[in-house]
Amino acid sequence: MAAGGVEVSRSSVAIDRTRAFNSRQGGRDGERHQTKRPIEADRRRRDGRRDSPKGPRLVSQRGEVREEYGVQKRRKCSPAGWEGKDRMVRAPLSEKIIKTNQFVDVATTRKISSEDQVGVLSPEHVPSVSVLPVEAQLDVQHPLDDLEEGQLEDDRQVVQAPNIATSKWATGLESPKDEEDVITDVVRSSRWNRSSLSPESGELLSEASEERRSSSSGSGSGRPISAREHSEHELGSRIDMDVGEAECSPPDFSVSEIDEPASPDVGLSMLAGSRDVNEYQKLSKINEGTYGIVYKAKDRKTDEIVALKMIKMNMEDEYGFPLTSLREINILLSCNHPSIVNVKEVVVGNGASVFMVMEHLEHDLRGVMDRMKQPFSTSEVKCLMIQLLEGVKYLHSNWIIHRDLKPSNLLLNNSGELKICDFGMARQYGSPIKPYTQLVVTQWYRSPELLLGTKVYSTAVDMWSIGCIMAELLSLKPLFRGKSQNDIDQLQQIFAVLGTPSETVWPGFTSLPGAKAKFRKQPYNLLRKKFPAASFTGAPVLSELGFDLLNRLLNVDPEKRLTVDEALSHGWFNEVPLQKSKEFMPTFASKRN
Ligand SMILES: Nc1ncnc2c1ncn2[C@@H]1O[C@H](COP(=O)(O)OP(=O)(O)OP(=O)(O)O)[C@@H](O)[C@H]1O
Repeated sequence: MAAGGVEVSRSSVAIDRTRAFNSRQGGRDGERHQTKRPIEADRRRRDGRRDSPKGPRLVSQRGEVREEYGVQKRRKCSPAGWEGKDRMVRAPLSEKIIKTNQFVDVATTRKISSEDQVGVLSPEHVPSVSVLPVEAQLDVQHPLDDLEEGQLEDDRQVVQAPNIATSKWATGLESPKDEEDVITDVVRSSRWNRSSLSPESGELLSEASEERRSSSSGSGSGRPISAREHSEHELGSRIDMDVGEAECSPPDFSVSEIDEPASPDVGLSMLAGSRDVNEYQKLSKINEGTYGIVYKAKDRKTDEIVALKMIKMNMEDEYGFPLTSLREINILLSCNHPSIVNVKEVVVGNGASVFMVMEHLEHDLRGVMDRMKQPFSTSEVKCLMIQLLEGVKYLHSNWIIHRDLKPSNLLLNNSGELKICDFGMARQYGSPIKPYTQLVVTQWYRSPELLLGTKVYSTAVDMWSIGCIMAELLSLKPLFRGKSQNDIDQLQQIFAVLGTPSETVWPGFTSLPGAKAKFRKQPYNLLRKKFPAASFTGAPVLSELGFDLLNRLLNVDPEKRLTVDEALSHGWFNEVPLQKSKEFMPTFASKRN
């Protein structure tokens, strides 16, 4: 959309949205379902596109829907300043918005009262930055205002968003080298005692570094896959993630017991003040991923059971400390939502090892689904989906794209609570403004636009993954199981079910780099066959509304794909059977100790 296409109405939507967010923060019952449409949705409406079916939100007899997600827990250090006062009203950037003068539209059309103050803030507003009075801020011109459409195509024309320029990390970045210098400064000067975290530390990772990390395990087509994922792909069947869990219960959580890396130069000053890992007693190894080894442990003082993720140091990296981990820690320490895993603190080991201390959940959805004989019931799927969507809503509202949503990154406890983990690929979007790496999202959950090599993408990539997860919750099987590291095969699998897109179905499709491949023509959407309304074949049964939600989440065109707000207000969640209350969710025997 041309820059001139956004105007007062968008501003008011942003402000309304702000109010809705603030109301939710206040925790009034049911308000999460009355959220104003996000900007993107508003744009769609004005474009005459069909909205998701809506209806009055019913409240479960068991009161689940009334849960106050807005109630804030103890506030942690928040570099994003999400609850900040006296700040500029801004709306999240979307793939479209980054080409426009969104900020100015919002900022200049209305002066805000304290009532209007934002719950959703741009990541550039870090607490450490002295904040201008609101009126002064409203006059600030966003550098993107002068950015023409198409400029983003050029990697060299990266425009630094104002946060970098105005933050305490500001050094007048001009080149990738400068960015790397800043990373060093950030790593060296930051502390993880929750006093001075900054999202920029993660953001400043140059694209080159990011790509390097993303492809570090040799995956040319996606996020580096872990040994487990690799096996899943290779063997064509999933391996229960708990299988590899090691029995180990030594009395001490001495880092020498674990495969601790030699001391890299990671600028350890950032850890000054952090507690020692020996405050925790190691109980068992839960899992090993690409970026860390996760242990179950016990707080020696409180007996609380926690999960410790040991950050794998990257010895090939100039800084030793993986910046994906820095990003993960920063984002997770900033997040505060019941559907996002809670990071309590960061502790250090004897050498240079660093551990993230998280709340412990007994399972992840991958492990659970691998052990289930029967799929989740409709009301159970609704319970899980709503929790997932609420968590993602929180992220997207706070400018964060997770970029790796999949069942193994969704933790589940025996109280029916679902929590999103693994923020190694997450990033706050909008800063710096430039095309993001395409090497994100594990292949089976990766959206068509990513698979086709789009350079600019947004929150819709998470929504696609959510569609894949919903299908999997209903059937226990991954919906699109492309061959390992084969984007074309993954796309073929998608198109075989949803139909091969055309320029009519997905405007812009043919200009994507990967669209030149010869895909088998499949003119129909066959998704309904996989999820019929009534089944004699054992296929998962899905009502008309349920199918509508799934089909819209899996829209190949990211512009038409449901936003998280649209998904949350979809009529399926109001239809009987209503979502099951968490306390009635099934429990699962733990394979972990
Ligand atoms: N807080 C937690 N409580 C219990 N188990 C956890 C917790 N966090 C992570 N896990 C387990 O450890 C696994 C790996 O964690 P995580 O995804 O954070 O590591 P990773 O190295 O980033 O993995 P990946 O290779 O998927 O990127 C998860 O799939 C989950 O099974």
